[in-house]
Amino acid sequence: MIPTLVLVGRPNVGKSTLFNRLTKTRDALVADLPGLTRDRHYGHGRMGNQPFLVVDTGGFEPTAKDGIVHEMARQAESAIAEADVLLFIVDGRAGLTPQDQAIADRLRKSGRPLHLVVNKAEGMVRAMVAAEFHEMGCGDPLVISAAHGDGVRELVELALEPWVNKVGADETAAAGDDSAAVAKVPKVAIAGRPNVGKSTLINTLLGEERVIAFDMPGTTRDAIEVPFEKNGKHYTLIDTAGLRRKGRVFETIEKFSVIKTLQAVEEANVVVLMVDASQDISDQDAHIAGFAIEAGRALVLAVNKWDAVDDYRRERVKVDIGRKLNFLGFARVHYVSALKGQGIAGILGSVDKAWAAAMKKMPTPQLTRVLGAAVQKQAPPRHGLSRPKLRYAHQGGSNPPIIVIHGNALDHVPASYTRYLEGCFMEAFKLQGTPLRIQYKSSRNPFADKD
Ligand SMILES: Nc1nc2c(ncn2[C@@H]2O[C@H](COP(=O)(O)OP(=O)(O)OP(=O)(O)O)[C@@H](O)[C@H]2O)c(=O)[nH]1
Ligand SMILES: Nc1nc2c(ncn2[C@@H]2O[C@H](COP(=O)(O)OP(=O)(O)OP(=O)(O)O)[C@@H](O)[C@H]2O)c(=O)[nH]1
Repeated sequence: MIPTLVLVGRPNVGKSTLFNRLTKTRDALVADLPGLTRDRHYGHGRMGNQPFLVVDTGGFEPTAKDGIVHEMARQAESAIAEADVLLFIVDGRAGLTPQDQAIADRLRKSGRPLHLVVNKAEGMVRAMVAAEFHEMGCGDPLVISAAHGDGVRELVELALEPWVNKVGADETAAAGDDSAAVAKVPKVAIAGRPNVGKSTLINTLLGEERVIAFDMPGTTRDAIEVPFEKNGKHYTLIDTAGLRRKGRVFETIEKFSVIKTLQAVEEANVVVLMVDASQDISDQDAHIAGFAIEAGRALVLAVNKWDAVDDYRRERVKVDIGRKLNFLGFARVHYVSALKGQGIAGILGSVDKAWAAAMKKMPTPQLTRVLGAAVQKQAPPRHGLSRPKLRYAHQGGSNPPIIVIHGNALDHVPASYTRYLEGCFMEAFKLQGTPLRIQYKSSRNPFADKD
């Protein structure tokens, strides 16, 4: 399961600055999609081949009793409880405050692995800064500057140490899997905000079907995988909230958890994003969708409770989706009723197609041909005196498909042109259902691109 780093600290210590730094590398992979707004509190990070989640709890006031601050504290509490690693940020310039001490006590009680991070320490003597904060009893302080990036890499390495050896093993397994990829059983996550009908869909999917094996969730910290079979095809359902079998039906044993949802999305090959037709599309729907795209997951959109809405509402929902989730243009949409079992076969059909698209093999000659045709139809715009030269393309990965384009002066290809190319590749290779990543690799020779 993907590790989650949770940033905690009083207001103004630099949590957002650190959050941005930790999530920046991953963001850079996603061509900026119109309409996609990022959640400022939940993000992806990556160190080498190890992905991780970062959660910024905002200003944490453990003593607040009511109001918005209390609500934030409540959310922070649940993030703390679910953290794999807590990063407790303090301000090296302000020095130790009583509020820091109160937070430290609270964090130690959680029993989660904890690292004390002293921020804003650029230009300061590390040993001296560390000495002051040692007395907090949170172990050796890590001295960093989030604004300048000093010590951030070491911080992440230390925080992720328990996962790093495991990564090596996972990676070999993943590389080995690749050849038999399409035969592999897809992992499917059903994601969506509270009350959209996820449990109902799971029950409709699993209820009467043969569940091949089902482990009772002993430790809820690990992803629970439920293998099932439908119409002779095998799938593995990644649970987002801790499923428990109660008689013939499944029920979720935990309330909605953003972190569990995001972990399941990361773990899955295909995400079924569920929204509620009786409600307008919300920021939270858009954030979950955006997160799935950043993770590169294949995606199917299920608009649920279609039975409960009239024609007027149906039209309105379609317009709303087109407007607020327009960056999901690559995904197939199904209007369904999880409760009545209507449209469910369609969802699985699209899961199959999205998975096949996500694992598509694209040979270099074909890719290069499609690239050539695309450039011939519309050349990339000039940048200053040079025009980017796109020479050939090869496939750099699957789920999501990564297309690596080689050439010269590729640093200045605009995002709009990248989206144009994405469209060309999508169409040529029939990649509907999966996002696509394009990466550019410029040749080093500065004279090669004169034209
Ligand atoms: N000198 C210095 N300033 C920093 C550093 N990191 C953050 N800051 C500054 O500290 C201030 C607060 O940073 P934020 O990242 O907004 O802090 P925060 O903890 O997210 O604050 P809240 O959103 O109020 O919880 C900003 O003015 C930052 O520019 C650093 O490494 N060095
Ligand atoms: N009319 C109608 N109601 C539905 C449908 N699917 C689910 N519901 C109802 O919506 C409510 C929420 O359904 P759940 O399946 O519990 O939703 P959930 O997304 O699992 O909710 P959380 O566990 O809170 O995340 C229940 O009252 C369901 O009966 C549907 O297709 N049509």
